[in-house]
Amino acid sequence: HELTSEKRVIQDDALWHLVDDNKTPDITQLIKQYNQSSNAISSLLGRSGAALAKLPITAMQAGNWYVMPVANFVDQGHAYWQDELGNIKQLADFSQFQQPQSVVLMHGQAFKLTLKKPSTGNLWIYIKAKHYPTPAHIAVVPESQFIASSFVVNSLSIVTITVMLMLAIMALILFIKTRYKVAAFCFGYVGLHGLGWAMAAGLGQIIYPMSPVNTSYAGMYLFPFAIGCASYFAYYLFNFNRLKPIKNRLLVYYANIALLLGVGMLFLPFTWVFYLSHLLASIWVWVSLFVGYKMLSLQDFRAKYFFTGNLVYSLSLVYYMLSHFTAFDGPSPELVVMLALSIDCVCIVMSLSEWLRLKQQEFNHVMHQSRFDALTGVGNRLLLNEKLADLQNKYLVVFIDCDSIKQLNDQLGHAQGDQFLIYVADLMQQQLADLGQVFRTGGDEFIGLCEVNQGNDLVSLKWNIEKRLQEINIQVKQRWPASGISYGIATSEEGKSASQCLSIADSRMYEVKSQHKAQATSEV
Ligand SMILES: Nc1nc2c(ncn2[C@@H]2O[C@H](COP(=O)(O)OP(=O)(O)OP(=O)(O)O)[C@@H](O)[C@H]2O)c(=O)[nH]1
Repeated sequence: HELTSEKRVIQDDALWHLVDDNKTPDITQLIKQYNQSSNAISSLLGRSGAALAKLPITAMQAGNWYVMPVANFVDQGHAYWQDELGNIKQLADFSQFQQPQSVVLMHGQAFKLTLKKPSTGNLWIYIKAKHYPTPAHIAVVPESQFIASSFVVNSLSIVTITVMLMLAIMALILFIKTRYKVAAFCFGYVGLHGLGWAMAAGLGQIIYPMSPVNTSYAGMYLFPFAIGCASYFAYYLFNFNRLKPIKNRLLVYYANIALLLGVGMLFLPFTWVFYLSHLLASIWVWVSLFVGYKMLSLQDFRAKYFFTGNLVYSLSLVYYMLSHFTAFDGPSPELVVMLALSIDCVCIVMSLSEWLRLKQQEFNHVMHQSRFDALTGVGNRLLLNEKLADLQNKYLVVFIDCDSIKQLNDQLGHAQGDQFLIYVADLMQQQLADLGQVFRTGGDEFIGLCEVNQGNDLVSLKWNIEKRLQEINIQVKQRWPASGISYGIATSEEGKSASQCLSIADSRMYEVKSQHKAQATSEV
């Protein structure tokens, strides 16, 4: 392999010799043993264990290159240089438990190859892993290219992981504040994916190089729990928990299977873990797209985010699988999936915010329904009680009862009686708008509540209100001459409490009503 100023990728076909990995290897011995051997296996893909590769290298000029054994998971990695004379010296130890030689995320463990003069020799690479999920190829990159590409890969990895973890923290805060399960599962969905990818990308090794276990495997173990949370999240997002039919529990069954498998996987060999996690993910892709599509067709407003996010993620998985089966040689498949996943996480948190918006709307609706009268739109007794409890200044209350509505109902019909009540309520709201508020407390009973403010005192307020009530009475009588309103006013200075004021106003209203009745009888 001639090293030039171009990147060189040495495919894993017929590159690796599987070697005995039971004991700590003496690699110099291994190198001597395999120096003449030509029985390399076709590929490391899907295997596990230790393997040795011999790369005959020629460099026409001196230079610095970075060698990247791309194998996704590496427990042990050693590189040796054998010069033309057959002398062997160790070049690098890029094992998982070593301080990384260079910070490259996304399984990009790399070491530097410095050739001080034009050289020919053999580069020997020994790797050991629990599973090789990709064709374990070796890339040799000139230093300048390596620096540029590791800057891009590291930056994108850090940004996407940060986005996912920040979104997870947002969801956690929402859960702490609201106690809604959907927010808790959103936290699990986004957070476990973010954490899993951070580990898979090698961040665990960089942050905690002394870890007794290889943290890059951790992502695969976290994955089933992330899928379990995702499935529960969809279940609560679309409020399937409120619907009865059994099929709506499918998401719960899937979530529980994923969570159980997650626990079971802790006791399985890593190859199993790898395949089971990918199986769960493949099924989840279809489940999520199906649920998203179904909800979209039902015009559920949350579905557009859920569906879009999962579609982007699914497409990235197709890209990932195509590049893994080497049918299509796309660059950085893991990075593409991680970028897509961070977009998915943004969409997921947006669908959560839509869910919370709906909850807020429902809450506002219930609040309104419980405090406002459906017929007239004015406040009801519950709202009146709340306002009475909140009073700070002097105030007055007006007790209003409509006259002869029974008769109006009997003669003109109930609908006309309703119109009458609506008309009276509207008039009172208009007339008292700048002074206070009106409440419907019974069939044809209303209460007005006016608080003294900087612009008026109790006397002027009472005078003002009386004038306006008379005006209301005149206007009502213009449309329904046999009806009208009777009212009584009481101020906070007349009673010790609001209820005492109300009963004073009530009895004053009855006096007025009696007069109205007497007047009506004499007119007859
Ligand atoms: N159309 C209509 N009538 C109602 C409504 N709520 C209560 N009423 C009627 O209002 C009347 C209230 O009773 P009263 O206060 O004794 O009736 P009234 O004819 O106004 O008698 P006075 O108050 O003594 O003048 C009842 O006949 C109820 O049917 C309503 O929402 N719509």
